[in-house]
Amino acid sequence: MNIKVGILGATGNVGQRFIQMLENHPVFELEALGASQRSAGKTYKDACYWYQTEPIPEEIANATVVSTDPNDKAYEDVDIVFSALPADLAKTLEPEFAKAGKYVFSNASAMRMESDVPLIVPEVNPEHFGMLDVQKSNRCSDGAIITNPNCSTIGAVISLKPIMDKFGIDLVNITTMQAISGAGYSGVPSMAILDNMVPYIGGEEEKMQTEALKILGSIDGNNFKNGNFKIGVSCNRVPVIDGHTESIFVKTTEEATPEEIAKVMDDFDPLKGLNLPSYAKPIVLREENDRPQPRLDRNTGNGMSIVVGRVRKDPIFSVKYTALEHNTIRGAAGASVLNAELFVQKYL
Ligand SMILES: NC(=O)C1=CN([C@@H]2O[C@H](COP(=O)(O)OP(=O)(O)OC[C@H]3O[C@@H](n4cnc5c(N)ncnc54)[C@H](OP(=O)(O)O)[C@@H]3O)[C@@H](O)[C@H]2O)C=CC1
Ligand SMILES: N[C@@H](CC(=O)OP(=O)(O)O)C(=O)O
Repeated sequence: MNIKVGILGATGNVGQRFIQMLENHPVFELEALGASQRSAGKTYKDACYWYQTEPIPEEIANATVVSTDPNDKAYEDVDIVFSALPADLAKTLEPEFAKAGKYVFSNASAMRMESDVPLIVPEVNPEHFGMLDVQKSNRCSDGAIITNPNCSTIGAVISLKPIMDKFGIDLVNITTMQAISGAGYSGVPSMAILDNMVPYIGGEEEKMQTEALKILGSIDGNNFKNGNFKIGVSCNRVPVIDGHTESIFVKTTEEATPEEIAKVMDDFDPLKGLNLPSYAKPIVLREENDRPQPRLDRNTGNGMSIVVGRVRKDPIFSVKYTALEHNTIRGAAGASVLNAELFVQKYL
């Protein structure tokens, strides 16, 4: 089965990652490259400043960029759009695409916490796709919006899920060290970040705290119900190009040794049998004392695995460990594409 798809924000940092994830995809056929009026009408290679190390796929380089108007003819045969739009635009445009009958798989933060919009990590809460019927009925639309979380939230919830399922979780405390690509190409000036770190990322701590509780929660009737634990987060920007590192402290409900925690993380592989094209083992454990590191480990599982190391006892919490995710692959475009692959296989 081939499904025609489009990208909104195709010329941006995350849009480029979408193009890479969708190149030679066995199910999704890329049909529409949407961007601003500055870019629409130009060839992709002229409209976009390509930041990736691999060249622009040939068939994309000379394709014409279109607008992000859902009535644009380019979207006529498209069933799914992947959104890498700035959040303020996503807030108005994503509902318009859903209204036009499209399934919108969004990276943007705008709709994540809406009461009828699922915020999904396929390995963690696929049952939240169940909320789509409620959303369609609330919004009288044939299409729907499905979001994936903030890049730092993803690494946290994937690593917490097997611990929660086996031992329960009471408290979580996280300190992040986030790459500059998370803020976009011109988001952090080099003068601000070289020879430096910045102990603030606007809105990030609040997003991680609320999103983690939604994802690790359940569905109660027509509502989402938050997970039953407390979480506090502290976010920092560090001079790394790609790869968010997190230092995670967990107090479990039942006692657990670091070895037991490491084992449940290593065994965690819930979608293994489905053969989803972008799926990789969700957690890859490293035994060395000095791993994971962003430069060495971010491409593990083609950038789709969370790399966990230094699982050890903590005298205040139960256990602490370090987790790393590729923020623009697993934390953004890859997360959306995997959501769509699971949706098409199991829920469409
Ligand atoms: N899941 C996650 O945690 C992550 C999410 N993100 C989110 O993904 C989104 C994109 O981020 P990023 O790729 O870094 O951003 P960029 O600034 O690199 O790209 C923005 C894209 O949106 C397009 N765009 C801008 N203005 C308009 C407009 N008025 N109308 C139509 N299109 C427009 C741009 O087109 P043009 O080139 O023509 O200007 C470009 O394609 C953001 O919402 C960001 O927060 C990002 C990283 C990780
Ligand atoms: N704020 C994240 C990236 C991002 O865009 O997150 P969100 O999609 O939640 O706005 C970072 O800077 O690393």
